[in-house]
Amino acid sequence: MPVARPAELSSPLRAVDVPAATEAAQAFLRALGVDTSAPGLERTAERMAHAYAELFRAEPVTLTTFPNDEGYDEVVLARGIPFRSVCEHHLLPFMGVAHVGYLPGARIIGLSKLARVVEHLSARPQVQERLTGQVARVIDEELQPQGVGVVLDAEHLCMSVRGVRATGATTRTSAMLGRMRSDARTRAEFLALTGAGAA
Ligand SMILES: Nc1nc2c(ncn2[C@@H]2O[C@H](COP(=O)(O)OP(=O)(O)OP(=O)(O)O)[C@@H](O)[C@H]2O)c(=O)[nH]1
Ligand SMILES: [Zn+2]
Repeated sequence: MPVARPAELSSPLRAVDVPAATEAAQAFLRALGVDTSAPGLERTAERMAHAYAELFRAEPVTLTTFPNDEGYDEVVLARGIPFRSVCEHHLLPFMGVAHVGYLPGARIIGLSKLARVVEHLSARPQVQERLTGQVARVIDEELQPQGVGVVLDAEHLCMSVRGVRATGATTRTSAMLGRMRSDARTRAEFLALTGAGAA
């Protein structure tokens, strides 16, 4: 039976207007003192518009699930999923890896879908904490497993190339739902499998 799609899988962004974004980027660059007619920069504003449009382009995702016929009752973990998103404060990228796991109930999910959820929810202005929670909630709603665990480890360019310039510093966030949250053994097993260490 089809399950209602979680609201979070609908992108909050409106359609991209590339000409308007290009014009705005042109004005933005000029205001920053950049000569946009200099050789090599004539098309920079347009490239900026396309680059951000690409960062915000969310591919539709359908979370295919299958009956758990084997009765598999251990943690399933997709580890080291590379992702990139954009911080909503500075519109600079943050990127790293996601570890997404669940403890199956009646159904299992196509493994690629765990990475697709991360990719989909990354394609909007984000903060890492919200992205982490959204990934966990979408999988929980769609699959209704016994538990979900998500760990994100990311470098924020707004923190490494500007501002405090803490180059190499990474931020780790986690979201645990169901038995991954309430059952210490399951939680510890999940964290051990991710390599994120004990809780
Ligand atoms: N919690 C959280 N903070 C973030 C994330 N991405 C960026 N930030 C932070 O958002 C904060 C915005 O702080 P502000 O003081 O308004 O901005 P700012 O003057 O540019 O701050 P600095 O980066 O310290 O120079 C900064 O501390 C960023 O490091 C995120 O995903 N989660
Ligand atoms: Zn930022």
